[in-house]
Amino acid sequence: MTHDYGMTFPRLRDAAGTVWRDYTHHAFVEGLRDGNLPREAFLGYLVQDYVFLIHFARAWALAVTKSETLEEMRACAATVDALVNDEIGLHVKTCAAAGLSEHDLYNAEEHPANLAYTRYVLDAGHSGDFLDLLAALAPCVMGYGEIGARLGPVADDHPYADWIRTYAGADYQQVCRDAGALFDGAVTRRLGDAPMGTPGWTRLCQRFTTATRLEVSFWDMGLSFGG
Ligand SMILES: Cc1ncc(C[n+]2csc(CCO)c2C)c(N)n1
Repeated sequence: MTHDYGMTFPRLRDAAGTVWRDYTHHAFVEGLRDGNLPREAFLGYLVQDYVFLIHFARAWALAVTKSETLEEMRACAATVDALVNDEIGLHVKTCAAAGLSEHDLYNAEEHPANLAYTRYVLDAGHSGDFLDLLAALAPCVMGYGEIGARLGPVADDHPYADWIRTYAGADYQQVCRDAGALFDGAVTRRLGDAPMGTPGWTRLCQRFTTATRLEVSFWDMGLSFGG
């Protein structure tokens, strides 16, 4: 499947092997698709995901400081803005309808799977460079893009219509194409026109694959809230 998310992403996805499908076709995702995902699983996931987005915003802010060009800075700063001012709104709205305040969300105790994933990404950035960080961020951005494109469009009465439409929509698909272009440009700048086979490339593949495994664990965590 290709959605024009650039050249780098499909190469890393193919290098990740079966774990990519484990992530994008996880039982939690299939439950979202057919509407049979228990509501408690979805809400438990959303509460954790609220905290996840806060740490992801921190990781994109770290990418601002690791940027080497103004163009990279602008793209990463725009993502921080979108995360803290827009994306998180879906979580707040859906949880408010279930009686959870934003205070509850902000103070939710992080599940170990959540903690492992976000701190792994932050450490990829702290211990590495801009590319290490982007490789750890990419499965999140592109994976939800692929999932959204596969699950949408949906009928108004679908129980998870809001969630699916967020990621299936034209705006989010454009975010993925922009992220793909950012990633391609960053790779060319640092690893050249033939990045595959360079030592830096092997490291990117490892970062990407590990972050993808952590996405699988995040869905597992979501199902565990289903009772
Ligand atoms: C576990 C988990 N993985 C991915 C996303 C999707 N997502 C997280 S941040 C962001 C914007 C750019 O980084 C997007 C699309 C999520 N919400 N939760």
